[in-house]
Amino acid sequence: MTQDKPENAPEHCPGTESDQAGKASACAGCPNQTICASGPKGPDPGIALVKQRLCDVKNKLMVLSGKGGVGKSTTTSLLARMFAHMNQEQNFGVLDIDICGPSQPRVFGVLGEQVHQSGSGWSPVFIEDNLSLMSIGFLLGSPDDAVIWRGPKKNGMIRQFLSEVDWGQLDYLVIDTPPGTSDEHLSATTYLAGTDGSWGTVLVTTPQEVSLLDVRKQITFCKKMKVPIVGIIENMSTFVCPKCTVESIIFPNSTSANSTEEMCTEMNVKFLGKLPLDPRLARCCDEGKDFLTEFKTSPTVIAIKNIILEIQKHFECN
Ligand SMILES: Nc1ncnc2c1ncn2[C@@H]1O[C@H](COP(=O)(O)OP(=O)(O)OP(=O)(O)O)[C@@H](O)[C@H]1O
Repeated sequence: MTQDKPENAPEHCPGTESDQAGKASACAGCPNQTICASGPKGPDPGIALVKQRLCDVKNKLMVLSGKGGVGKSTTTSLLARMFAHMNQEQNFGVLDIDICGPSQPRVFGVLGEQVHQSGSGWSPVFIEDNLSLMSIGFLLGSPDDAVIWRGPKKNGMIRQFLSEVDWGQLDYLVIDTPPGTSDEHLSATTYLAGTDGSWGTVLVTTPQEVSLLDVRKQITFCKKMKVPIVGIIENMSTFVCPKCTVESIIFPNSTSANSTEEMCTEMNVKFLGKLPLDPRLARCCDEGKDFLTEFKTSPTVIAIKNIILEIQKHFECN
C-alpha cells in the first residue's frame, strides 16, 4: 500500500489525494469510490500544523511493538526516564498515543492529573524538571473509561496531540503507540515524516517466536512507510531474581538460532540490547515509582543505559 492508494485499490487507481479520486474510469466498481469522490483532496493540512508545532523538538522516537503486552509502555517509560537522568541539561517529553489503553499516567505516577489548555496549547504534565508527559489518559473522566473510536476520530486526536501540545523546546519526544500497525501508526508516521529534525522508531519484542513473527511484520511496515528504524529491543529476555539478582533464561529462543539477534541480522536492522524481566520493575510501574532511582543496580537499569547510548549514537549520526 502506498500512502494515498488503499491496499484493495484497482490497478490504475489515481490515488486518494488526486482530483480524479473516485471519478476516474479506473474507480468504477472500486469499493472506495464513494468515499474518494466525497473526501477532501490534497495533502492533509495537519501535516503543516504538526511541522510548525514540533519545530523545536529535535528528535522524535516512536516506540512500536507487533504484539500487545510485550512491554512497549514499560520500555517507553524506562527510555524517557533514563534519557532525562543521563542528560539533566536537556529536555524530554513523552506522548502516549495508545488511545485505547493509555498506561503512561499510571506508570509515571500521575494518574488523575489534569492537563490545562492555554492560548499556546495543552500544557503537558511534568514528571521531572526536564521530563513532561501528555496522554489521552488525562482527558478521560476515570481510568476505567473506555475509548471506542473509529479510524477518522482516532486520526483527528493524533493530529491534535501532535499539533496542539505546548512542549516548548525538547531534545527528544518519545512516543508510545498501540500494538500492531493500525490507524494510529499510519497517522503518526505521516505527520512525523513531515517534521523537521530527526525521527525514527524502536521496536520492542520478547524472545518468543509469536512476538518475533509480529515484529518482522512491523519491520516490513516501517520499511514500506519509510520509517527510519533505530533498532530492536528484546524485553523480558532473562529473569532477574529479586533476592539474589541472578539472571536465568526463561524463553527457549533467547539462545537459539531463531533469536532476536539472528532476526536483526537477517532483516538488516540494529539490535539495541536485551532488557531482563525484573518483577520489581513491574511493581514500580504499577505504583508509578521511578525504578531507576529505586533499584539503581538492577541489570535492567544497566541494560537500558546502554540502549540509550546506542539510540543517542544513532540520532547524532543521522
Ligand atoms: N522487563 C520487565 N520486567 C518486569 N515486568 C515487565 C517488564 N516489561 C514489562 N513488564 C510488565 O509486563 C506487563 C505488560 O507491559 P506493558 O504494559 O509495558 O506492555 P505493552 O506492550 O505496552 O502492552 P499493551 O499492548 O497493552 O500496550 C506490565 O505489567 C509490565 O509491568
